[in-house]
Formats: sequence, structure tokens, C-alpha cells
Amino acid sequence: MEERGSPDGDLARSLEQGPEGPETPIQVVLRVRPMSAAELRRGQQSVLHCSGTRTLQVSPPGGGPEVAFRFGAVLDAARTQEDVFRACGVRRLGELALRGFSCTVFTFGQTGSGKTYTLTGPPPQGEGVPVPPSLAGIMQRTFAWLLDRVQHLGAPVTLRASYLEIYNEQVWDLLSLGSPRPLPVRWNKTQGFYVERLRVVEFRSLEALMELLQTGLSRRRSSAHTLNQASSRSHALLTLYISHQTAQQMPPVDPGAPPVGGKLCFVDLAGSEKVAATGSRGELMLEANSINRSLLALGHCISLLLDPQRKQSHIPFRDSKLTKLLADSLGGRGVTLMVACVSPSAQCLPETLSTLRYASRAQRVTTRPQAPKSAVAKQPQRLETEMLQLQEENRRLQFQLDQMDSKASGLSGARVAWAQRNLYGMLQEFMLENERLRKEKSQLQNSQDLARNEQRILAQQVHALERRLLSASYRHQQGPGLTPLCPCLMAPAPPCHALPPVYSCPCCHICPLCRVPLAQWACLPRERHLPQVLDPEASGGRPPSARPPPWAPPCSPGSAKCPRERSHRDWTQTRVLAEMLMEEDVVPSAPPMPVRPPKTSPGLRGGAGVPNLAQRLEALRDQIGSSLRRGRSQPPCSEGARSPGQVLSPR
Ligand SMILES: Nc1ncnc2c1ncn2[C@@H]1O[C@H](COP(=O)(O)OP(=O)(O)OP(=O)(O)O)[C@@H](O)[C@H]1O
Repeated sequence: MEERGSPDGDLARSLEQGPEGPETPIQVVLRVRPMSAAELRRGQQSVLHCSGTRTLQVSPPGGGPEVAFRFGAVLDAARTQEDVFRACGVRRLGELALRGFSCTVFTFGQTGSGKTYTLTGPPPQGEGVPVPPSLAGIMQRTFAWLLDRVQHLGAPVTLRASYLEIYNEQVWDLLSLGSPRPLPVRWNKTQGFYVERLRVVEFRSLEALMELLQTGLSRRRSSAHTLNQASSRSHALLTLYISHQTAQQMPPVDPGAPPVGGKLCFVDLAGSEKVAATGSRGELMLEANSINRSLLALGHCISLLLDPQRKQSHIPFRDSKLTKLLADSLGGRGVTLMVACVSPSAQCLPETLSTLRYASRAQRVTTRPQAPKSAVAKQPQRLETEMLQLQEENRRLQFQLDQMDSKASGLSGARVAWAQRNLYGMLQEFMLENERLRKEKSQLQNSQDLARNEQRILAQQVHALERRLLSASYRHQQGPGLTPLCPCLMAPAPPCHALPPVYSCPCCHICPLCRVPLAQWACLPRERHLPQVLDPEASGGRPPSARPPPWAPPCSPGSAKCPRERSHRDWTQTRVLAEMLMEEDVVPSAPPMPVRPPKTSPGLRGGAGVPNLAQRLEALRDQIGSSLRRGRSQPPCSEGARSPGQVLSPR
């Protein structure tokens, strides 16, 4: 039935728009079977009328108000099996299953409404008698389409099938090789609910699949009751597993777990029935109760799935085996098509209305279809994710290591190497510089020692010359009527005890030089006076230390050695002394010291005082020379008094 605006086109477009990602509602197709021969015999009326392709109107007998139901597609009794197959858009579901989606087609309705007929056609007329192709149901048509589709894919596809029934709330394998045993229903995170140890049979041809179907149908429990001569007493689930890997490429499957990949599941539910209406007794009644309880659980889950808030919380899929195995199809990641089957007979109106309400609610249930990835497909992705994580961790650790190095040395690796090389060179340079400075320091130390020694010698010579000069100058100026000059006025006043006590005779009680009372003088013993200039004539053969200096004053007044009486002789000695000093050549032998600030104290410290002493020595020489020149030209006693400043520069 390829007509414009047909349900097939709507469903196809809905499925083609992509079920992955957004919420996808359960697709519902309503099929009204023809009146059965028994119903016609009883003269029952049809209360169902199709209005268009998607609306069903219910006209209660006796003139009650009509009720309209709208579904994805409404197929009246005139529709053939091929029409139903096309209208349901099962081929689209097959395509989605080939892409890895989990798709489900299930029929729902009261007993005798045509569920099994819709899925698998009329019951077999005899053992080994196949269903005529024109009466083949959705399943056979899908099988044929799928096998043809796979053959033209051009890629290896593995097809397998399982077939089970839920009878009296127990799962039975319809394809088991041995004696059938009830199978447990398990759950894991990746696969959800599944039947453990369910036989999954690989098939490569349509004939093989049809044989599996016939095997299952022949094993499925059915009985006769008032409304159906071949009533199914169990829910039957046939599942096709579609995988794009060969058996060798497929990862090992957990023991008892179904294979992963795309799935296409056909569920033929047992029909709800009123025991009173079917006349079931005994075992039939038990089967009916079990069927009704499981259908009630299914309806309850569907009702809860309609509530968005409840959908996020708990849905009691565990209430029955049926709801467990349909959990993914109803509220999970699957794509689901529901074919609601009804009888047009007025006698079945209450059950028909119940089915219509049931189906109306179901088509408002949404799923979030998602193609499960196979383990093979997951593995490269997992490895790639791990590799990215390890790379990220490696970068993070490398960054932390660089930071630690930088903190430790403040330098990166290249800079550290550069710094090590340069630090080694700098260390060598510092060692050489240190050695050079050590040598220079040693030389300077030696020079300093030499300078100090020479300074000391010069200082001694200068002091000796100054005293001799003062003594000679004083004696030279001790003429008649002349007042002796105080050496304090000629030179920095030396301590009185250091002055040569030449004329500090105790009898005068006044220092002849500075006229200070002698009581303030502390004249030293004659032996501790400054070194004496040798005078062979006056020494009398005594050692120098024992001999008095030539200018030594008499120790008592009136002595023959009084300075007044010995002035000429002493002057002669002074002149000899001065001539001797003029012949001396005292030159500092120390190297020049670092330049000091010009206002540095001229004190005799280190080599700095050496030039000063040398200058003073030179000045003394000049002064002595001048005195000698004057002495040669004038007799000492007639020589006029001179200012001390004209003789010696004050120092
Ligand atoms: N569209 C149809 N055209 C012709 N005959 C049909 C149609 N639908 C159902 N029938 C017939 O009606 C009877 C009951 O059908 P069927 O067994 O499929 O019902 P059911 O819903 O599966 O019942 P149950 O739940 O008891 O198994 C069968 O004899 C079947 O051949």
C-alpha cells in the first residue's frame, strides 16, 4: 500500500529523521483484523471504523457517543500482510538495526485479535507445511528483506538469532538443543537485562532463519479456548543480532551474554483475556492469570514512563520477566514499534477499548535511541582516550619538573649549562686574580715594612739633627747681650724632657731656652739623651754611651765646661757635625705608596711619612748649610740675632 499520505511514509520520515539523540516516541500502528467466521455466525456487528489512514472511530452499539483514536497508522481489515509490513516501516527499523540500534517490534492486543497472524501469519496448517508467502507476517518479510539487504551491503555481516518464550513467568529457550530448561534473566551495565545461556544461532540464509522460526513456533505453547483455537499461552521474543564483524574479529562474549551490535527483536505477546469470556479452566486459567499479570506490569511501566518526573526515577521493570526484557525497548536506548491488534466485533468492545487506550498511552512514551558500540569499536577509542590522558599527564609532569628546576636554580636547563660553563670560567679567573692579589699584597707588605724601617731611621736622624741644630744655633746665638732663643718658637715644641738639657742648669732655675722654671722640667739623665756625634778628641777613649755629648752643659755652675766658656769649641763641633750631615744621602728606599688625600695627617705612619721626613731632613741640611755659611763668614760671638723662623721652617 504505497499511497500518498500513507502511514508508511510518516513512519519512514519519522525514523529517517534520526532517532539518535532526541527523544523518540514509540511508534504505534493499529491493525483491525477482519471479522472471524465465528463472529459473523453470531451476527455480531463491527463497532470500528477507520477515518482516514490514522484515525479509528469507535461506534458503541446502541447509539452511544463515538470515540476516536489517532495513531501513526490505522490499518483496517482489508489490508493485506504486505500492506501491514510496509505501513509499519519495519524496513526502516531493519536499517537502524544494521547501524547498531536496538529495535523492537511488538504486537499487543486481546487474545484472538490477530497478533500472531500479523507477525508470523496464520498458524501452520500441518507439520512441515509452510505459510503461503502472501500470508507471511512481518517477521518473514523482514527476514527476507534483511537477508537481501545484507547480501548487497558488500561488507561482512554476521547474523544470529535467538528465540525464547515467557511462559508462566519463566523464560524458555525455543531453540535449545537439549531438553528445555527455564533460564535466568540477568542484568549488567553495558547490556541491561538479558537471558543467560540463551542459545544464539548464527544463520547465513533466509531458509536457515525460517527454519529457526518454525522450530520456535512449533515449540511455543498454545492452546485452544473459546476465542482462539490456537491461542498463544506465552510471550515470544525472537531476536536477530546483527554484527559487522566476522566471528573471528568479534571479541569474546561474556559467558551466557548475548552478542553486542544491532538488534531487531520481534515480540509476540500473549493476549489479554477475560477468563470468563474465554472459559478457561485449570491450567488455561493459570496461564491467563500469568499473562494478565505480566501485561498489567507492562501497562504500569508504560503509564509511569509517560510521567517525565517518574521516568527519571524508578520504573518497575523488574516486576516481571516481560518488562525486564522490554525495558530497553520502552524506556531506554531502543527504537520501538508497537502494533496494536483489535477485533472489530462489538462483543470484544471492552477489551478493544482497553487496547486502544493502552496503545494511546504507549505512543506517548519516548526513548533516547543510541547505537551501542561494540567492544572492538570501543577498544581503539578507549586506548586513544588513555593515550590522550597519558600525554596530558606527561605534559603536566614535565611542566611541574621545569618549574621545580627553575625554582631551584632560577634557570632553565639550557641556562644551567651555560651558567655552569661560565661559572667555571669565572672561578678560574677569580683564582688567578686572587693569586695575583696575594703576590701584590706580599710585595706591598714588604714595601711597607721597608718604608717603616726607613721612616724610623729617618725619624731618628731628623730628631738628632734637629736637636743638634738647635743646640748649635743656641750656642751660636749666645753672644753678649743676646737673649737665648727658645726652641719652642722655632719648631713644634717638643716635650721638655725630650729636649737636650744642654743649658738647663739647675743653678739658674730657669730654662735658658723657654725661660720656664726648671721645676717644670724633668731633665733626663745624660746617658739617655739622643745619640751623640762622635768627637774623638773629647771622648777620651770612653764608649759613646758613656761619653757626654759635645754640647752637654756643665753639671754645675762655675765649671770649666760651662757653655759660655766652651762656645767656640762647641760651635766647631756643630760645624763638623753639620758638614757630616750634609754629606749624608738619605733617600727612602721603599716604593711609592698609594696616593693619599692631600689633607692627610703628616704623622709618621707607614711609608706616608717618609717623604715628609725626607723633606724635613732636606730642610735641616739646608738650614745647617746656611748656618755653616754664616759661620764661615762671621765669628759666632759677633753674629747678630736672627729670627728662628728665618733659620728653620716650623714643622
Ligand atoms: N488479518 C487477519 N486476516 C485473516 N485472519 C486473521 C487475521 N488476523 C487474525 N486472523 C485469524 O484470527 C485468529 C486469531 O488470530 P491470532 O492467533 O493471531 O490471534 P492472537 O492475537 O495471536 O491470539 P492469542 O493472543 O490468543 O494468541 C487466527 O485464526 C487467525 O488466522
